[in-house]
Amino acid sequence: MTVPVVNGSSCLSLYGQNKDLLLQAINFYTNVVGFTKESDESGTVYLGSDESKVIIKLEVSDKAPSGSEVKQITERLVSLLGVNDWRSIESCITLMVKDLNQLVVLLEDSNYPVQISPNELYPDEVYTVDPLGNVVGFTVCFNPLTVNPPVKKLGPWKPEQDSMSASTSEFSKIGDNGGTSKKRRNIAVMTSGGDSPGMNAVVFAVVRAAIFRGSKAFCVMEGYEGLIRGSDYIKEMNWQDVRSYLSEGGTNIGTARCMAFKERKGRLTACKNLIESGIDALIVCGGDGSLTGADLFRKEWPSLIKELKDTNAINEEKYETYKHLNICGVVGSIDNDMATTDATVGAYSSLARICQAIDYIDATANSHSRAFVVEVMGRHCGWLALMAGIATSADYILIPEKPASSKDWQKQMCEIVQKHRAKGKRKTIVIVAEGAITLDLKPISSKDVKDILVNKLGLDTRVTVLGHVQRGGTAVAYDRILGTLQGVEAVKAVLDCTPETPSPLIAITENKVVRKSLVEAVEITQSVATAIEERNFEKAMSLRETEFVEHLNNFISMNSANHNEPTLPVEKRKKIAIINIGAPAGGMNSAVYSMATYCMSKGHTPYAIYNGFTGLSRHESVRLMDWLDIEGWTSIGGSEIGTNRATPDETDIGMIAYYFEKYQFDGLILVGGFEAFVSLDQLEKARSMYPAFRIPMVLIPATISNNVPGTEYSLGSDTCLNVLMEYCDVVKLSASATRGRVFIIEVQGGNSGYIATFASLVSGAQASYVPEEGIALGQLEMDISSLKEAFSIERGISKAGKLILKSTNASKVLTTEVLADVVNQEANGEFDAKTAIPGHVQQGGLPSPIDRTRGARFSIKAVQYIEETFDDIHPYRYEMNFPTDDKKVQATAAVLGVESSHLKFRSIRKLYDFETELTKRMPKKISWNEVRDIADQLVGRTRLQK
Ligand SMILES: Nc1ncnc2c1ncn2[C@@H]1O[C@H](COP(=O)(O)OP(=O)(O)OP(=O)(O)O)[C@@H](O)[C@H]1O
Ligand SMILES: O=P(O)(O)OC[C@H]1O[C@](O)(CO)[C@@H](O)[C@@H]1O
Ligand SMILES: [Mg+2]
Repeated sequence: MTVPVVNGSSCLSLYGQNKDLLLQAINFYTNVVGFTKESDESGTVYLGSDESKVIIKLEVSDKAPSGSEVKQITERLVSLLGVNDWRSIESCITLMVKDLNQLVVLLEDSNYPVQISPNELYPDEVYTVDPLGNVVGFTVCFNPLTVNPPVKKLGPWKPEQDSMSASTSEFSKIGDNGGTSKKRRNIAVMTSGGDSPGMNAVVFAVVRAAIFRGSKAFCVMEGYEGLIRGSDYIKEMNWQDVRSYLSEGGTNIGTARCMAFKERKGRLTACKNLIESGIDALIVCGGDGSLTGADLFRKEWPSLIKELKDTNAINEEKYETYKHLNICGVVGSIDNDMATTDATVGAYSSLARICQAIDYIDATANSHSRAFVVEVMGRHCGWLALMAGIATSADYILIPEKPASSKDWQKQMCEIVQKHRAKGKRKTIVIVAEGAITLDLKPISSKDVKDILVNKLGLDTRVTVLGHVQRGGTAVAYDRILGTLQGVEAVKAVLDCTPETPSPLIAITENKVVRKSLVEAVEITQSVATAIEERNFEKAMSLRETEFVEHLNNFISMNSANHNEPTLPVEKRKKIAIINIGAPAGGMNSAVYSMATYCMSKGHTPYAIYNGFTGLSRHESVRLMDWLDIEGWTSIGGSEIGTNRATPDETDIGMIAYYFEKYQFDGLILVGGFEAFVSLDQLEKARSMYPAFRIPMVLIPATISNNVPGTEYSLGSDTCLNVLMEYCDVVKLSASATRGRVFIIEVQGGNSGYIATFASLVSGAQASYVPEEGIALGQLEMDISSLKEAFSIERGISKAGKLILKSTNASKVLTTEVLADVVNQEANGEFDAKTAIPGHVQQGGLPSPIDRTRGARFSIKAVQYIEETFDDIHPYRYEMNFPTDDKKVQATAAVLGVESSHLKFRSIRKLYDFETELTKRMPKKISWNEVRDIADQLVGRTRLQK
């Protein structure tokens, strides 16, 4: 063999940073495959075969995939090659070849057991594990990760074309094992039970994640009904089929309540249809009923399939292939009644509709001084009624989980309503869950409630039954995120499943998407229903999520504020100061309202410090909080007590200490963003100087930027995300109508790309640029070339509007306008780019229900923390030697944050000193990197790694 002049594309290059691996590879390809070997003066080795004319160049090079690229490749390999643990793939080398087919033929002819797996999403790639166990990727592209999969691979879009399978047919002879292998599955998704906003996001994510991982995606239309009807009801889906799903309400693949599936006969037919369609993994998205059905189907599967074999409905081979049902549950329901998950997909969208309606009703109720009975959905569950009660500070709620005798609920409701009225409240809102019952399980209707309010209190009362309005409309940001992340996780789960793995249910705990056991979730859910039937309400409540019980207790406390005997003995009652710091954020008012009313119910005295530290140091802006004054604050945006960015050091910390001393505050709760974080640090440090600050101090993070260290979630970011998402939906609509247009949307968030990342996930943007990554020219070039390809393919046929989201601080040079100019120039008249800048609209108007209810929960936790830690610091209040290094004392100045699946109080000292990038005003670690990856994967964007 003569060593050729190497010019990248004419030969096959094997890069690797690991010399040993390369040596092993050289040995393998020379000794096993039979290539000849030559080296040049630089030590670069060339391998090749005269017959095949394939040349391999091996060099130790930095161009090898980076660590995260290797991870990406190997994760792909997990599904392609069925390697169970990607960490077992020590390294992956990528070979660039000119002609993939030629290489495949060569390797196949080598008579050695080289297993070749095509990548369905990237038909220009194949993978092998060579006999040495090395994973080797072959690609015709320079860098396998720079391929833009959907656009590049799909070819001209035609509505009826199954472009994914068309584009992979080239490799159908390699590695094709009929779709039944554990490595490449035929994954079907279905929606069942009542539709819920966000189900479309689940379907979108399942379809794209399945295709991305090299599997085929199918949809079962019309829920279990479609499973029983089979054939056309089980449809293969391609990448483009689900394009617009994210922003659409309901479920586009249909749902049903199917009686036939409750019968064994129906399930037997369903079993046969699944097998006939070649489905080997089923993801069911539905409520408690649907997942009970799924669990039953799982349990019965062995007997169903055996019956099919025994009756010759299927042959032995099929029996062997489909012996184990690979099923996974994703909870989609507005009711939020499934055990072991904090939220079901759709519940928060429904809650948003309810709160919006009650906000409207509030105005008319107040005008006429009327009472309104609002009936909300929830056949067996009071979650919607309870959360709406908190989010709108309703006077009374009736839910199935906490029934009372007819006499008791009537008496209690009248007492509370009367007390609220006596304090001057002009309106009354009572929320009744559809499934509300008395102790003896008799339904309580909204009319029953109205009659009591009219007859016993003489109130002018109206009833509003919200009905299906609650289930309609598009999904709120939370449900799009939850649906998407859970859909992706469900695909990963079914790909990971072995016959021994228990069927998973994809759940969320606090902020973390997790896999739980489907069987267990169904069992607990059923035992709640049984306990209610048996009138064992205590047991039913104990089986409920702890968060539900916490919310209920909070509602009861806030509701009895300032008109019942406070629950704490006099000596335990505290004076608690409340302050807002930083820019306004949704949920600030709800937080202040909740902590104040909770304080009142306990016997603490809540003080508001108006207008931040500036207000305090300049104007002694301390006011006692009055129940009637703050009534209704939960539903208001902005900050009623005023907020600004000044920290104690920037105003007059001595003066602040003076006023703290003067009012003898026992505790402080700050609600705000990064400036509040800095303020807390300053106050903690000043404790040695000023005894007035030797009190428990808690920060509740509230900022749309979500950049407070110690938490993955800040109040206000959900409100912001929803406003931005709605804005993006509208702009996308305009872009779609215009056809050839991309909007560059400028997003706030300081140096944090959180909002831009999540907004891009929920709006299906083509790309997002964030400060953490900047805008690399190479990335921009790739993104523009994707746009060019997409527009050239889609022009006139489809109506895909394109969005690019850019954080204001993503680049100093590439401003939003410059980006649009660059895109316009590159587009060369083929399409155009416009800018859209939502600006301060992103701070939000009405706070979202999530920010309202989380505001309430966090605030009450903060007050409780002050109660609990007061004794840890109080002994040092006037001590000469203040123990500045005492960890327990330090912990009394804390940030309340969400970390993964936990709510935690973290000491400001630790966070500020070790976990903060001060110059950037950012936490050192961000929690949402994976979301960026998912957002990109699901729109087919390839991101350059730094
Ligand atoms: N015990 C069961 N056995 C078999 N299938 C069931 C069972 N329970 C429910 N299903 C199936 O699931 C479908 C949906 O159930 P259901 O009507 O209870 O709604 P859901 O999934 O709980 O949703 P939601 O309550 O949010 O509307 C039923 O129509 C039936 O096909
Ligand atoms: O739309 P349908 O079938 O009448 O169902 C209404 C029921 O569905 C649910 O909304 C759940 O989706 C229940 O809360 C409600 O009782
Ligand atoms: Mg249900």
